Amino acid sequence: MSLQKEVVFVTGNAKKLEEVVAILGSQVPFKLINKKIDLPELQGDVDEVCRKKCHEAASIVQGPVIVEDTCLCFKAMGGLPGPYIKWFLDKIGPDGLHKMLKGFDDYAADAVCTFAYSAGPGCEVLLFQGRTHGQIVEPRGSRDFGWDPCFQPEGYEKTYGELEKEEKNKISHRSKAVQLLKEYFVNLKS
Ligand SMILES: O=c1[nH]c(=O)c2ncn([C@@H]3O[C@H](COP(=O)(O)OP(=O)(O)OP(=O)(O)O)[C@@H](O)[C@H]3O)c2[nH]1
Ligand SMILES: [Mg+2]
Repeated sequence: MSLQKEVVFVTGNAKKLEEVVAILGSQVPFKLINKKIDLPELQGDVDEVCRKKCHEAASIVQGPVIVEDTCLCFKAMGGLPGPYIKWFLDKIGPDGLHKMLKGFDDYAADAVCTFAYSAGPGCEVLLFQGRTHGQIVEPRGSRDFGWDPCFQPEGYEKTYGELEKEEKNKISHRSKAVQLLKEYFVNLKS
């Protein structure tokens, strides 16, 4: 694969894009272009949501695309809200997410990031997933990005919202998934 291969990252979320660009750094075997489109998300488990999002993106872009879907899965709720976290967050915010779990008294959660890549319309969709285990806590720290202030990764005393951006990007669900995506493209090249 040529170093100049262009892949379009279709996302309506500027914060995601910012993190992906920071994590990827300059040593990437493709050129990432962003298209800001809020794709329709059909219901299903995260793999299904991602595959459908990716098909939709490839048919709009008519070329190689990456999409990403982020889930926040509460153990006490059998993995929900999962891919529907955006709507919960919009309505009740990070404080509400913590309150939701009070009745269960189990605050364990997984942050899951799934990238889907397709070389173009009609092509196979490949998935790359990263997962970080943690706890849902009373919000602390920056409210810059989604549920960051109420997610405390395992082994840390700070929430994602309190960690420096570089620290979050070293251990996050997103960085693990980006790493797999990067490895795929590096291996394609060699
Ligand atoms: O605190 C956070 N730390 C993160 O690391 C993170 N990653 C995503 N999110 C939020 O979780 C929902 C996912 O929904 P989502 O994957 O459909 O994203 P989206 O609709 O905003 O963008 P996209 O689908 O156009 O790419 C949205 O509310 C995002 O803002 C995060 N919040
Ligand atoms: Mg979305």
